[in-house]
This record gives sequence, C-alpha cells and structure tokens, in this order.
Amino acid sequence: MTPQSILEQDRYWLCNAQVPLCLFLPKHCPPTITPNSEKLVRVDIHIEEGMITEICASGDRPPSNEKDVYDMKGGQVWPTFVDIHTHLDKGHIWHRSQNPDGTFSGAIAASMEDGDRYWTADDLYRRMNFALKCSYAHGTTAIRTHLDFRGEETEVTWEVFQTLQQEWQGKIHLQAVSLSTLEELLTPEGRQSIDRLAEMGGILGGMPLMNPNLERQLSQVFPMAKERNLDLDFHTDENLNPEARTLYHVAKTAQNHQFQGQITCGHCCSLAVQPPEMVQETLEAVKAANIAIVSLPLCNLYLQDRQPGKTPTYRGVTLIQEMQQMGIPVMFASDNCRDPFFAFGDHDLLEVFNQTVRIAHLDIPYGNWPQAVTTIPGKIMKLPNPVAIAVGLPANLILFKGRRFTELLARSQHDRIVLRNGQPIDTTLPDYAELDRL
Ligand SMILES: Nc1ccnc(=O)[nH]1
Repeated sequence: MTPQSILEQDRYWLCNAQVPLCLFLPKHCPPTITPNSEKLVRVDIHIEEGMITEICASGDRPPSNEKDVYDMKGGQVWPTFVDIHTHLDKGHIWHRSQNPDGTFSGAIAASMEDGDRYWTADDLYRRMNFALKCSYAHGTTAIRTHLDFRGEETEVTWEVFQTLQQEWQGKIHLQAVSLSTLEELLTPEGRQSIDRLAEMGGILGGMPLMNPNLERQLSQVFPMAKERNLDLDFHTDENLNPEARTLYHVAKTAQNHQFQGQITCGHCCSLAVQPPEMVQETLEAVKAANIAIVSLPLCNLYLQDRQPGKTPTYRGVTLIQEMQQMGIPVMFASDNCRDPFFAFGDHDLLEVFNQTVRIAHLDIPYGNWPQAVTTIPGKIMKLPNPVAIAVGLPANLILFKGRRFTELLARSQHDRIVLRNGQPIDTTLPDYAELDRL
C-alpha cells in the first residue's frame, strides 16, 4: 500500500503526529501527555468514516494492522484554516491594474478604476473562483469576504457571491460583508442594500473614517444592525495617523447601544503610533465591547509607511501582543491578494501565520498563536463545528512535514496533505493561465 492509499481508507490511524496543544478543544488532549518545550504533544489519531474517533498518546494503543497506519514521523497536524478577512471581489487584477505608488490611497484609486472598467459577473466569477481554488488547496474551510458597495452594480457582485457560495458548499463556508464608507451606507441606496445583505445572511461592514460626524454616523449604523440581527465587521484605522481613533469610537458606540451581536474590527494600525494612555483607553473599550480584532500583516507591511524613495521604518501592524495579553481575541487573515492593496499572496494561511510570526515576533514563545488562523476565527464566524482537534469532530486536518516550528515555518510546506472528512483532497493549485484573457 502507498502512504496515500492508507489515507483513502474509511478508517486508519495517523501515528506520531505532533499537535500544538492550543489546537485541541479544551480537555480533549489526552491528560497523560506532557507537551514539549514548544507546547507540541505527540499523539496517534484514529479516523473513521470522516470523523476523529480516538486520540491517544503516541504508542499507547498500538494499531493491530500496519495497513491502517499513516506514520506522520513527528510532522505537525493542524485543523484546517479559517480566513476571516479577504476581498475576493478585488483579487488577481495586478496584471491589469497596479498600484502606481504603493500607498493606501493609490490602492483605493486603482481598484475603483479597475471596477469602473471591468465589473462584470464573468470577471468577478473567474477571479473569485480562482481565489477559492487556491484557498481550498492550501487547506482553508471557511472564508469571510468583504464585497465593495458599488451602487446598483452591487447586485452583480452579490449574485456571483451567492452562486459561488452554493457551488462551494461543503468545501468552503463563505460569508459576505458589505464594504462602504459610513456616509455611503447611510444613503437611501446604502440602507436598501442592507436589507438585501440581511436576506443573504451577510454581515454589516464598512469603513468608518475620522470626521466631525463619526459619532452620529455610528449611532445610526448600530441600530441598523440591531434591527436586522446582523453582526458587524469594520475596517478601522488602516493608517499610521496617531489621530485616527475610529476603533475607539466603534467600541464606545457598541457599549452605548448595548450591542449584543459579534463585532470584528480589522487593521487598527494607528494604535502602533499612539501614546500608551490613548492605547490603554482604546483597548479597555474594545475589551468591554467584546470586539474581536483581525490583523492583516501582509497588506499592512506592504501599504503602510510607504513613501517614494524612502525605506519604511514602521511595520504597519496593530498591537497584536498587547491585545492578546488583555484577553481580546486576535486573529490573522489574508486580506487582499494580487491587487492594488497587495501585489502578492496566494490565499495560504500558513504563509500569513509564518509572516505574522516574523513581523510581530510571535515566536518566543509561539504560545497560542496557531489559534489565530483556526479556532478563533472559526468561533467569531460562528461556524457549525469548532475548528480544533477533538474526538467527535470531522477530520478536517492539515498534515505538515514540519516537526518543530522552525521546520514548519522555514519551508513553505507546499507538500502538505489536506484531509477533508478524513479523505485527502487534490492540493494542486490552479494555474495562473486560468486568468489569462481577463
Ligand atoms: N485593506 C483594504 C482596505 C479596503 N479595501 C481593500 O480591498 N483592502
């Protein structure tokens, strides 16, 4: 039997697997195992009919039949990934619409212009479908995408989104968030679009900008979400302006309105350049309002502190470690891929995790950070099953060759195996040529 054919059986053991302790559901790691210095535990995992049916310390229960054993040889096993902040509608246009100066405003202008020329159902479908193929092959099971509000054209986007949502059902769980400025959202057209969003089970989003009407705008947006039972997901302070405090205003408004839904805020870059007292005040408000934070380090590193002819000195990311220390849920996600906001990217959350570890110094120790691309976004997206490892959960797993974290993160792990309901999937990435003639 080939190793691959072992995994194609209805039941088998994954032996000698190393799993980050933080990726077990609480109390589901066998209590007799002592984690190593990187908090990895060595286990054997039994999979039957697509489910995890037993987990024991490696070697505790020698499998009776060698044909049923896939030897991980110490390689890490993770649950599949959850990408909680993407922009699938804008992706993969770099070949035709670049960012001329690499700045945030350059990105906004270039992507709006691209949309004005090319916003058709076929163009959207092909690019979004390509993104989903990449995500799936890398081991992602759920994606939340922001979708640009484009007046009447928004309907085109939502129809494509719903088609893809159906076509990918059972493979990738897809959620949509509306994206506009709050000013646009509060126009009659914007308000109408929210009814459509609610009908689709979407999430109310937007980009609050610092302006004299910000508090008034937010105090109108929160009731809109409350009336329709919508969760919220905002782009906040994606800049390095110390005066930018929309995150603080979102948190205060949420408290004033006693908002009970889930609020997620993305970016929050300006916290990195604010004085400690201001940061403390904001983070306390964020914590009190139960806001979850998503950091988008690849895009932030690309766009922030960009000035012609100058080497950047800031990394652009938010206060990832400080937030986690306060008990605020922190997640990492892809954001844009191969578009004016970020020229690179392949929808691989291992790459995102890898880069974030380096950018934000999350390696000494690695702690619970693997949860930031798996368990925590799974919970914030309210997925039907926990994204974790435990007996009784579907065997949606990624098998890496990397054993210690240095091995996992020094190489791309493009030879990973992805199991969906216990069965290996085809992890071939789509060819870029699929996007020719767009
Ligand atoms: N970082 C981003 C902000 C707004 N729109 C995007 O597509 N990306």
